[in-house]
Amino acid sequence: MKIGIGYDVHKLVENRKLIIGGIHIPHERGLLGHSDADVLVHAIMDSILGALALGDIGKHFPDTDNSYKDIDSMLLLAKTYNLMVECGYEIGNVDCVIAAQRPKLAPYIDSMRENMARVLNTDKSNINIKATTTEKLGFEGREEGISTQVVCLLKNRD
Ligand SMILES: Nc1ccn([C@@H]2O[C@H](COP(=O)(O)O)[C@@H](O)[C@H]2O)c(=O)n1
Ligand SMILES: C[C@@]1(CO)OP(=O)(O)OP(=O)(O)OC[C@H]1O
Repeated sequence: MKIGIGYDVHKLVENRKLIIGGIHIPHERGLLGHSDADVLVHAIMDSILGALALGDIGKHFPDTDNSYKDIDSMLLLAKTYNLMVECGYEIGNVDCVIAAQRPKLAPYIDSMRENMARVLNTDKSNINIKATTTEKLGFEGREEGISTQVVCLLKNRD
C-alpha cells in the first residue's frame, strides 16, 4: 500500500467558468489556470503521483505545453490513472476537502464523487469529498481563491 497527499490552489477571477470535480458550477466567477483549473482534480492527481513517488502534476503536464491550454482536467486525471495502473496499483480510498467560502458545493458533491469514481475505476464508496468555508478567514474566506487538500491510499493490484 502507498499513501499520498495533494494540495492545490487556484485564484477566483471574472470571465472564467467554475469547474470543480468535472462539474460546471454556476457562479459569478471561475478559477484561473492554464487548464480548466479544476482544483479538486489537480489535488487528487498530485496525491496519486505523490503516492507513486512520481513527482507532481507540473512535472507530467507542464503549463508551458500548449496542448494542455484550457484542457479538461478529467483527461489529465485519466492519464494519471493509467500511470497508476502501469505501476501496479489501484485506488484504496481518496478523501478530499475543498475550502471555498462560496458557492455552496453540497448540491454538487455527489456528482463529483461519481465523476472521480468513474475515471479512477473504483467504487463511489472509496471516494469522499467534503467542503468547508473558512469562516471568512484567509484567501478562501475572502473569496480570492479556492483550495483543496487530498489524501489517497493506493493498493497493490492482484
Ligand atoms: N463552499 C461550501 C462550504 C461548506 N459547505 C457545507 O456547509 C457545511 C458547513 O460549513 P462550515 O465551513 O461552516 O464547516 C460543510 O460541512 C459543507 O457541508 C458547502 O456545501 N459549500
Ligand atoms: C494543469 C496545469 C497544466 O495545464 O495547469 P494549471 O491549470 O495552471 O494548474 P496547476 O494546478 O497550476 O498545475 C499544473 C499545470 O501544469
